[in-house]
Amino acid sequence: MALTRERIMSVLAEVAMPDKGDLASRDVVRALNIDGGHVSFVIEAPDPDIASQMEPQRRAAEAAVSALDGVERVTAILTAHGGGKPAPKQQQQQEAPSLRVGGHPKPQAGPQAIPGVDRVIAVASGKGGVGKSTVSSNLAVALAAAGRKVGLLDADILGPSQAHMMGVKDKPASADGKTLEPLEAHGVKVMSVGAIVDQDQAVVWRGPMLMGTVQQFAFQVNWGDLDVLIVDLPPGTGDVQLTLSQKVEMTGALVVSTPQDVALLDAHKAIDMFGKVSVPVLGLIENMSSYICPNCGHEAHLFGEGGVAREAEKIGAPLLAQLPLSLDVRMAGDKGIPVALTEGAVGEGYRALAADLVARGIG
Ligand SMILES: Nc1ncnc2c1ncn2[C@@H]1O[C@H](COP(=O)(O)OP(=O)(O)OP(=O)(O)O)[C@@H](O)[C@H]1O
Repeated sequence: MALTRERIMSVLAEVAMPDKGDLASRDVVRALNIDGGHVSFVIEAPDPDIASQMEPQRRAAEAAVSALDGVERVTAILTAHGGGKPAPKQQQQQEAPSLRVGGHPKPQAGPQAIPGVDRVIAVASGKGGVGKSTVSSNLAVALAAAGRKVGLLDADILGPSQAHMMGVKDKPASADGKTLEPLEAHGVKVMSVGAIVDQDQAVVWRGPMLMGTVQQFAFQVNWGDLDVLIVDLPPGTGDVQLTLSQKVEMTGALVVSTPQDVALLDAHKAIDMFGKVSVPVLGLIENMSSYICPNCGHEAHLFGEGGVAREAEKIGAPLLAQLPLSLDVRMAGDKGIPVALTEGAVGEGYRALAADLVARGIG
């Protein structure tokens, strides 16, 4: 019999909660993932007090699911919802985050500053795959290497890549049951759904859950004192972009585009959207500008030439960088060590971009 969510929930219905009901009927099972024979899920206790009594239930849940045909490994993590006393230490030394990641957004008046954070810079693109996440991670590490206090918020909830690109392996913890501690990599504080949900699992959430998560990542993460928080936006002009601009006081946006016409058309839409929500576009970044042959040194403009500069001129914003297409960029990203941390001309491009932003007072 195939291993399905229904079969797993049916055995979890046999595990009683300490107060009343069972794990299924009380709707406390979250983020249930089936990855071949590996099953993982989160048990979210209604409050830290109940969570402190639920280690036997967590173990019983693991045992019950392990007994199902086809299951090789089970990971059940206990978390608590709401305030009160802190929950007990989890397995892997992890405190229970009470955040219901993927929850509904809290009502909030207008855009608010994130306490302790001087500047919030969104990195956007109209089209997917143009290198917005690559630029975000490299810019973040280059700014940190230049001595700035930097955070990186991965607002690409459905396609999170920052945990991977920054080489973050741990899961975020919560010391007080109310706020999440950001993870730290290469001197940058990082928060990404990719660090919470298994990286090979699709996040299938509706709009309100995405917006709730973005708000939580902005206001319920202990960012501490930061000079700059870089926000890696999803591509396009959707709900997340709108929510962020309505809820978070943003310093401005950097728009990434390749020189290709279609990417530029989409970049134009992103620029237009920022105009409508009154977020200044601080500059454009051309990625995959040209390819320099590592053997003969010939420079080829694979995706066209000059388009991003023309767009920048049209909107009266600076063209901040022209970053080359380079195998090193992709390989460094895949290793979790952004290329900006390495010697050489490609890394230097990102370091120069960071220095320029600092000089302009936006980095
Ligand atoms: N300058 C570059 N040279 C070579 N490869 C690059 C460059 N920039 C990005 N890439 C690679 O292109 C792929 C897409 O990049 P990235 O994820 O940064 O794009 P994105 O715009 O954030 O995409 P998405 O919209 O899917 O979030 C990645 O594999 C990345 O390593």
